[in-house]
Amino acid sequence: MTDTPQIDLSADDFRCGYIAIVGRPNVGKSTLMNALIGAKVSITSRKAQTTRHRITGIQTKDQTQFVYVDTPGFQTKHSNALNRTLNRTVTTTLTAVDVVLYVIEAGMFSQADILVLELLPKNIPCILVINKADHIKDKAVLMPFAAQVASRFNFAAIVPVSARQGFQLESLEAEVKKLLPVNPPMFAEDDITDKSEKFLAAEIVREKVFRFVGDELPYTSTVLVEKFEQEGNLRRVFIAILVDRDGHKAMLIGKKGERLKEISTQSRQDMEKLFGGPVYLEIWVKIKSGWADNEAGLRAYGYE
Ligand SMILES: Nc1nc2c(ncn2[C@@H]2O[C@H](COP(=O)(O)OP(=O)(O)OP(=O)(O)O)[C@@H](O)[C@H]2O)c(=O)[nH]1
Repeated sequence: MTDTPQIDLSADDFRCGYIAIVGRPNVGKSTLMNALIGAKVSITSRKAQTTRHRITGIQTKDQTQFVYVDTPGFQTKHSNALNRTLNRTVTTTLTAVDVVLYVIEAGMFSQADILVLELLPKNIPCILVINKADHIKDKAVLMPFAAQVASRFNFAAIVPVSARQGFQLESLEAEVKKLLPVNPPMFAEDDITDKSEKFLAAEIVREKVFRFVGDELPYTSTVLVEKFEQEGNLRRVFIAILVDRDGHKAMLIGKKGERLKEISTQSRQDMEKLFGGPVYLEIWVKIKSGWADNEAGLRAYGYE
């Protein structure tokens, strides 16, 4: 058997595809994704945003590119929010991926898990991932538990793992790999990953800005990290959103500053999750009229 560490991106048998990680809150989805992609935690780059998915992580190894994507709707903390509209979003997202990882907690199968299970697509391979297997001392009890859950859905594979301890993650990856289509890689190995935290901070804010005011705000607006400091585990991030006009500024700030507050809060929460520590975030909206046409101005902002 040949097992070269070198990745040949042009190999004929290269596999690449989208993977969604779904499950009720608290089953360990984020922990699992972080464990699967290792240190290469990453979010979308400008290029990746042009795809129909929000990419949360990419791992390129073993002649395979695993592209993990977000599934809005499943992220909700409240199961009652899984209403019909939301279900439609979920269903659409899930039919556009190649593999779904349905995550549950070892020894626990609740109504909330069933709600998510009912949304699983029938025409796409779904893997039953039984996380937190480290909680179960007697692994023999996992078998009947797995069988009970598997009787409700036709899973392509069943893999008990411990995201926290890194137990059986290779087995899970091997199962995923088998189900991914033979495709050349969509992204260069380091296209999305290995970005600096400063870059990622700007990407997070950019994403929130577009989520909240996407269609209304012209593309000329931009997000700049003016200062990024780290002191121990704490990051202090100072960001300026540059817009062309007063009207755009008002749009971003919203009534009584509500919109900007929401953008800030959500951005900070995402950064804390991504960087694994507390974040102090300040966002200012500034008018820099004509900045995009002004070469000297661009240089000052590092856009050489
Ligand atoms: N013992 C154990 N705990 C785990 C494991 N994986 C995750 N956890 C813990 O479970 C809790 C929830 O993990 P998250 O990764 O935040 O879960 P999530 O599904 O992303 O949660 P939401 O963001 O609320 O949907 C955290 O306290 C984790 O440390 C595991 O394999 N074993």
